[in-house]
Amino acid sequence: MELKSLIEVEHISFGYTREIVLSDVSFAIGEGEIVTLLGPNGCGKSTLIKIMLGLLRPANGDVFLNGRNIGQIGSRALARKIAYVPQIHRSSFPYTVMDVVLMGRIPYKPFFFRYSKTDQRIAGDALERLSISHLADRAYTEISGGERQLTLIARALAQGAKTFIMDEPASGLDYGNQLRLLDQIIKLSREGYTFIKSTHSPEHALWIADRAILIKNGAIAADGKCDEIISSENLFSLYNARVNVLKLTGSLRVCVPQTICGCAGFGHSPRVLDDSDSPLPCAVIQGA
Ligand SMILES: Nc1ncnc2c1ncn2[C@@H]1O[C@H](COP(=O)(O)OP(=O)(O)OP(=O)(O)O)[C@@H](O)[C@H]1O
Repeated sequence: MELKSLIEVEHISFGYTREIVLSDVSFAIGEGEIVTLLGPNGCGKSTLIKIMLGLLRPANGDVFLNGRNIGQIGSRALARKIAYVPQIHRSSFPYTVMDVVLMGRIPYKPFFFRYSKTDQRIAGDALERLSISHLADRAYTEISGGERQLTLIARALAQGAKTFIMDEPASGLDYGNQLRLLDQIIKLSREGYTFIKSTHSPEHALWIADRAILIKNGAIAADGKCDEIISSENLFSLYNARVNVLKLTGSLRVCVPQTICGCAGFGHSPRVLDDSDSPLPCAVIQGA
């Protein structure tokens, strides 16, 4: 089924200086999609995200939200449509976690305002959804990087926008919180939310995303279904790392390095496990 285009990125080129960072980048995102941007450090993911949010102006090209050029949408109106979870966020003022989450309600407020009971309830629900209600009264400057990341995701939820653009949202989260975040993304996507997120974990894309856009040297190297384009060849081309993409029973895929420190990795020769493989309790491997 053809998805209705929500965001269209058309022929974007950009450079901070004369050096080109993004070159003729085009794609469209459908409503309800989970799209992952993958690519090596410095390839231009954050820059592309900032252009999609209207925070940077491209040298060439345009970004459209529901057919309207985002340059013509006011920041408050845009914030009701798109929530941004940045890669790193510091605050020098010791707002409480609850204050930071309540800031998500500002796009709905007049110039002078007080938060209403409804705002408090929405912010409280967002904290609860991310399992961080216990942090509500803590100073944002005095919680861990991972807790700050969860707070920003709660703020994005409180913002009420149905599209999330997230720059490496799992970075800094412990393993359990990474999995809970992926779980939340899936649940929200089933409720009609759209996600565009960058990550350095191809597995996170394989586990939850519908689609991946691979970026190399500021240009799109591949764009398609994760199962089809997150392959050994493409990962080698992106990261110069030899990795096998293995399919476990069911549809789950995992990435396994071919070698670690010169030792042959498990993924070197995919095969069906037998009893002698007991240290690897991970079911039947079918080969990618
Ligand atoms: N404010 C800036 N001024 C000048 N150059 C910048 C600026 N921000 C980023 N760059 C450069 O633009 C290029 C793309 O950076 P960007 O942050 O978009 O990459 P990225 O793919 O998000 O990287 P990472 O995965 O490491 O976060 C890099 O070469 C970077 O050094």
